[in-house]
Amino acid sequence: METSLSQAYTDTHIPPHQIIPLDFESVRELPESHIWTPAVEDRHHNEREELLPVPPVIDLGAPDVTELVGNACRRWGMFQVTNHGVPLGLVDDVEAHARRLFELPADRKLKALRSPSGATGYGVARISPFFDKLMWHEGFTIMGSAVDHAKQLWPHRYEEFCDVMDNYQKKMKSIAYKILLIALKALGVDEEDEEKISSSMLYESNGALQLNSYPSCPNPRQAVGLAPHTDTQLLTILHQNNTNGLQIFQQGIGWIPIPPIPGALVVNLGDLMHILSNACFHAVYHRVVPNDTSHRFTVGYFYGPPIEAVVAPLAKLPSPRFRAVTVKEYIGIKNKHLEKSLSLIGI
Ligand SMILES: C=C1C[C@]23C[C@H]1CC[C@H]2[C@@]12CCC[C@@](C)(C(=O)O1)[C@H]2[C@@H]3C(=O)O
Ligand SMILES: O=C(O)CCC(=O)C(=O)O
Ligand SMILES: [Fe+2]
Repeated sequence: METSLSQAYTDTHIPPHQIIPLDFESVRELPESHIWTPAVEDRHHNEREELLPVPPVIDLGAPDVTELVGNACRRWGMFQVTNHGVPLGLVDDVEAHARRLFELPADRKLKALRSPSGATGYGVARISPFFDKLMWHEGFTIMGSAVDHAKQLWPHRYEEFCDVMDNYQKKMKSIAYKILLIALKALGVDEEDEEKISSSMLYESNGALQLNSYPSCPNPRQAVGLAPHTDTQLLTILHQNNTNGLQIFQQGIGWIPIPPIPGALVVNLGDLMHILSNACFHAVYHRVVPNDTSHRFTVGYFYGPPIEAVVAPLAKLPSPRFRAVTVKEYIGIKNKHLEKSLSLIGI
């Protein structure tokens, strides 16, 4: 299980110089490589921000949780959850270890650089090659155990990091599964259907953990933290430290900030959920904008079926809009075509 998701990425080869993030500590101004022009409009909030509609915050223990989750998935493709059962101490530990990693000097972090055909380790975001300019961001990707890269960073003290990441992934996997079952129920999947789907893909899962760092930025209006994208897997569970930056795009409204709420986790739907739900639910288009005062850290858990599993619109939903794909095949399409991927498998 550990390596299987990373195997879906071995076909793309990215030269090492395109994987190395900027040494943010060493710069006082935006380098040309990081200036996005024209500066993206409407990125910092307009005065009408209080009037903007926002995705709901859902108490996972609420009696009408299925309806609440279903509505949020149809309307937004995103919501925040409270009462999720993940101990806050564990979330704090993960954040502290992410901070400790990114605060290492650049030459130490490069010891754990992602390899050209690899998926895990330190580096720029996977989607970077699709954009001319670089992002104000550095990431660290874990699939299964983090031990190999952690040893490169801390040859003598890697165990605590690995234990915390393992525990967090276990917790994330179980709440992601719970949320998936609620979402399926909201789609009208009953227990019998569930057995059919689950035998093929849903009880077995695959996950990845992504630590993200967005240092404070000398000229945030001309920089991009993480370029707009949808996530690929079924769903993502995101912890954000107390620093703003995440925004989602809504047709007819524009970019809407998703403020961090202490103790809450952000859930967003990815492309595979869009396919499975036959576009009843939406993969949410989102981005991160930097700021000039504080350092944003986030931890994302990406949850999906094993890479050999076939994903197709649920049989009970009328007129399928997508052809069936294996997870591996879809990741391959996305690695080549990014945003066009969903339309490429449309029927
Ligand atoms: C399991 C995943 C999900 C990945 C790829 C792989 C590990 C890292 C994830 C991210 C994290 C940052 C945004 C994104 C778009 C990226 O560039 O890397 C994500 C991507 C995806 O959702 O496709
Ligand atoms: O850091 C964030 O707020 C968003 C991260 C994200 O979109 C991702 O890791 O896919
Ligand atoms: Fe994302």
